[in-house]
Amino acid sequence: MLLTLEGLDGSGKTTVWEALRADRPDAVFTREPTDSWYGDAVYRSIADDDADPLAELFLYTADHANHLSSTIEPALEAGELVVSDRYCDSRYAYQAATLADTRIDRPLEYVRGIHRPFTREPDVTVYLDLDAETAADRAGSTNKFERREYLARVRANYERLIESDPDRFVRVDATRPPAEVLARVESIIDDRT
Ligand SMILES: Nc1ncnc2c1ncn2[C@@H]1O[C@H](COP(=O)(O)OP(=O)(O)OP(=O)(O)O)[C@@H](O)[C@H]1O
Ligand SMILES: Cc1cn([C@H]2C[C@H](O)[C@@H](COP(=O)(O)O)O2)c(=O)[nH]c1=O
Repeated sequence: MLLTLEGLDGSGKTTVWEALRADRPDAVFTREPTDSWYGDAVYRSIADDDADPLAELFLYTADHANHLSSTIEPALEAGELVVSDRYCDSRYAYQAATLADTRIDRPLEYVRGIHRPFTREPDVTVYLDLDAETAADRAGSTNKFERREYLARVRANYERLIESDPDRFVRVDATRPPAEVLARVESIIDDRT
């Protein structure tokens, strides 16, 4: 089973992912951007305030393609529970926001369309729901994505994704204390495995 953790920067994904990893030694824990050289290229782009948004989309997508073939698909074929901190929905929500002011029409549909022929959809996606202001405060605004106005647009894109696929997404209130958020995610996994 493939479970993904999604949400704005600062919503608590990594906090949950690390706690789950400590509790479930048999599962496979992975993340995007990955720690491969493709992921290194993505992080170079994140650090560049002037990066071309279309080029950046394809860097993230290359990292995802390699993540699928090197980690996700082999683990799923071996019957493992796979937990990924960010996955394709991050691209749909974030890159649709960065592409909004370009010549690309309907960027969310465009980014989804690029993935459709090759990606493997998650079985369940936990969405850690947090307002953009709290998210930017928690994340510390250390990169170009962690700004309140941008995160508000990303959040609106996540809402569109949830609306289009309500059976896959499970919304968790990320304003609750960390132990409560973790307990909720644990119960979602227990219900589905
Ligand atoms: N439920 C929570 N309530 C309050 N603070 C939290 C909660 N969960 C995490 N935090 C704090 O918020 C900050 C960001 O958490 P974390 O790194 O887990 O978020 P993230 O979603 O992985 O962010 P990013 O996408 O930027 O990596 C950390 O300081 C963390 O301790
Ligand atoms: C996978 C992915 C990530 N991003 C953005 C979101 C964050 O601001 C950074 C790095 O992610 P992290 O979880 O904070 O380490 O990259 C993105 O815009 N698109 C994506 O597909």
